[in-house]
Amino acid sequence: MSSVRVDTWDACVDFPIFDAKTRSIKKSVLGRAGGVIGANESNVVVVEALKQVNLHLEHGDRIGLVGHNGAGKSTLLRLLSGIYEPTRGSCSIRGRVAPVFDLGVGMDPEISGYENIVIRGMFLGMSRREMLKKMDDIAEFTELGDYLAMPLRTYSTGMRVRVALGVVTSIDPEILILDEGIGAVDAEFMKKARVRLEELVKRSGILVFASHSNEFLAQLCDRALWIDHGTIRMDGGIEEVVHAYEGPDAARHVREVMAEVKRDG
Ligand SMILES: Nc1ncnc2c1ncn2[C@@H]1O[C@H](COP(=O)(O)OP(=O)(O)OP(=O)(O)O)[C@@H](O)[C@H]1O
Repeated sequence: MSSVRVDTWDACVDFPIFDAKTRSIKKSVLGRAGGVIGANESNVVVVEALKQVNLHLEHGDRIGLVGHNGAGKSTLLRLLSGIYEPTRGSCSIRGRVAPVFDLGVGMDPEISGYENIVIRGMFLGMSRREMLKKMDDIAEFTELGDYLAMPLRTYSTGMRVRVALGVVTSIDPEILILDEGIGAVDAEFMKKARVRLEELVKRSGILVFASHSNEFLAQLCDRALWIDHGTIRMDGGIEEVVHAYEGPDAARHVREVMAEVKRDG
């Protein structure tokens, strides 16, 4: 387990935009939202989503990402998952990664909940046999009963999220990469899911989590990165980073949530 690591060295991710209206983009633009728009050496318009990111994560790191819309958080998660290769610089990932971006990915509406549980688990790197072993536990967690034998297309959105959360929280990743989008279930179920999510985070070696919810960040992470126009603007404790990014009220809220988490053990 101790060899689990993620490193990036001066990693950049550019998205070339071949159909952009070049004439209306005169020079590099730094807007309030989104990454820097520039041009590459072939004069093609590019969005510089990440610029020279140096990040070194090891076993036990629980990192939350904060930052404005289009700052580069999702792009960084995809880089750390090995989904994107850096355009320049390098990235090395040692350990089994479970990227959890869109809870619906890997689900088939025409097959049953049971079958979807197996498929979704395999999508996250588990074997069929491992998933069958976990089936009773996942089925009980979802509280969907006989619905699990019905095709997924007969489920409501919240029922689908229950299936997806059941699978995600039953796997054993070494590196867990979470994007938000896990908030679509009713409050009662979310309470239950949160406990399993916390257990999952404890079992995994490294967690990287992007969220606009400071409450969630404070519950799951102990360090934060402020991503700003594709760069790491600040790296520190959650309270300190949220204070710099959002101000004293948000930081106080983080402190309260962290105290609560500590109290509840
Ligand atoms: N597939 C893509 N093609 C072109 N540009 C992209 C692509 N994905 C992201 N971008 C651009 O990269 C920049 C960073 O986007 P990213 O999705 O990483 O931001 P984010 O911090 O996750 O934002 P949000 O909080 O709004 O989800 C943005 O300017 C976005 O327009």
